[in-house]
Amino acid sequence: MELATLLAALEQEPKHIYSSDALNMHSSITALAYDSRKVVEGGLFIAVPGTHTDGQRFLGEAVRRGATAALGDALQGQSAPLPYIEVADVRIALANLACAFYEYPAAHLCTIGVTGTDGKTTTSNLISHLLEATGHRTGLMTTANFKLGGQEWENTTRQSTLEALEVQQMLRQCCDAGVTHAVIEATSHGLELQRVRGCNFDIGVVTNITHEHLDFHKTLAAYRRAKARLFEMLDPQRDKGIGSRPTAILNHDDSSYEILKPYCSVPILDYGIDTPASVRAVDLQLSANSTSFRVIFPDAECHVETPLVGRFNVSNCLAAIATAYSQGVPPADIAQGLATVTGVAGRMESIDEGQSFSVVVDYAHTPDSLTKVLGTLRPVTQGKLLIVFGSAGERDIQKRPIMGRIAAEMTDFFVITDEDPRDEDREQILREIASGAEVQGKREGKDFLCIADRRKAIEIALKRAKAGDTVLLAGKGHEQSIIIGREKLPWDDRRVAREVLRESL
Ligand SMILES: CC(=O)N[C@H]1[C@@H](OP(=O)(O)OP(=O)(O)OC[C@H]2O[C@@H](n3ccc(=O)[nH]c3=O)[C@H](O)[C@@H]2O)O[C@H](CO)[C@@H](O)[C@@H]1O[C@H](C)C(=O)N[C@@H](C)C(=O)N[C@H](CCC(=O)O)C(=O)O
Ligand SMILES: Nc1ncnc2c1ncn2[C@@H]1O[C@H](COP(=O)(O)OP(=O)(O)OP(=O)(O)O)[C@@H](O)[C@H]1O
Repeated sequence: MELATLLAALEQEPKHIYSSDALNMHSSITALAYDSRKVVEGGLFIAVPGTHTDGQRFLGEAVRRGATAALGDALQGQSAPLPYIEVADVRIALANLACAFYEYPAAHLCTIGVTGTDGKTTTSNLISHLLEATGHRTGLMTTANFKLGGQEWENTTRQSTLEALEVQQMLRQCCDAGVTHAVIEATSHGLELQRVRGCNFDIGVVTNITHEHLDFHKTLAAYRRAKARLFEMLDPQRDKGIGSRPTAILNHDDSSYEILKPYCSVPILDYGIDTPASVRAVDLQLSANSTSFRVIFPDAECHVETPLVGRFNVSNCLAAIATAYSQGVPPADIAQGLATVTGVAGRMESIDEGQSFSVVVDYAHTPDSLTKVLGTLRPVTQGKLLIVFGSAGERDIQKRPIMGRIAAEMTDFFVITDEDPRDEDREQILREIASGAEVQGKREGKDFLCIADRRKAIEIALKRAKAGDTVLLAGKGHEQSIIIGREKLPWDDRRVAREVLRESL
């Protein structure tokens, strides 16, 4: 694509162009890259500041790899070794360039953004499944997986909402594959850092807003504000000519309802279990292996049976049901679709090697999700409830003692362990979690253990379990790696649990 065409899409006048004499506006840009290691001959390098370093430090590498030009914020006291386009906001620029480079794919798709503290991945998968089951072709981008026209693969990036470049590239692939609906997990980071700019969302969905990522957003108000961006992006006048109906799907049971309502200028379709809502679940039957409930719509009813377990999954189902209903999918088809749903990898996943107790791997890593998962497991556990968990390094430190308190209040025994300590002191993280348990009167050595090595922690918990007990391995879910220092080591809670069970049986 011609450089001049790309720059016209910036929506901001370049503040300055260094070495402009060497820049040919008619040159054809072969690719965009925000990582110098991925620059190709004839490409445009977008230098983004990060938490560990700044893309501007890699202008030299961009030159060596044959970049035509670079673009970024004001240069930090260095000269530009290649033509450099200075802009006021590099993240907006990255998103706008990506939209233009991939020829505005969101204009041709019904785009659905899913946000919330917990349940985004599950709900996104449920929406995709429901739409597929009712004859639509979907694309999907979540923390756990990607889907494109019937093909599915794992998300191994350890990032939930990818950068705008990958998001727009995937949307282009969706268009080319004949996809009609694209479901995008939109995290608060993703919304704040412009990763989903240009997605032209038709539908915004929220699961809930509780306590998470205060490291990044600093206050709960700022975190909520970031989530609200998704709903501000919905436009009642948006008509892509594909029959999509702009709608905000809000959770009437959650405090986010009142927070987000003022930001919605499109029709709201709310869902709920505890409170009167347009799409409401009643007569819940929760068991250890399945869930059934009745859904009351404004003009119909249907009965739902699903293999998903836990009350929180009824809420996730309702978000997906309301989304499908808002786009005209009949309730009877919705009920049929949910009957065939399979759970998301690493969410309430049972590990069965023939042992006499239950082992469940789950991705709960926030206070709210931990509370809900333990609340789901307690009534189906005859014996003791044990948990192995931690809290990630370089992420929301305030939640650590809260997680410790929840384990103290809701389990019979727990082992605090590593969950991606990153560059932090791993023992210090464990101590911060433990402090919340100690306030509840729990004592290390008697009521709980602190064992940084996650494999050892799992071994100890599984060896301690007796018939009828449940051991929850929380926080890593589907993840295939554990980050210690700057190193990403291979890891899988499910594999480790199976290995330990096989060794000890
Ligand atoms: C904390 C954070 O937001 N990190 C993001 C950030 O990484 P970083 O700050 O470490 O980047 P950096 O290493 O300082 O590098 C800065 C820039 O220089 C570039 N670089 C770096 C090295 C090099 O040799 N050449 C080069 O060009 C990098 O590509 C980057 O663009 O910039 C990277 C590239 O844009 C992102 O991939 C990365 O997301 C990481 C993977 C991440 O974990 N982010 C988390 C916090 C996140 O976004 N989480 C949300 C929420 C999840 C949830 O709700 O649970 C998510 O959507 O995933
Ligand atoms: N609606 C919900 N409310 C509270 N907890 C939930 C809900 N749905 C799922 N959970 C719990 O949260 C964990 C993560 O679920 P899921 O991956 O769907 O959420 P997520 O919002 O995508 O998480 P992340 O932001 O880390 O990607 C699950 O393993 C489960 O323990």
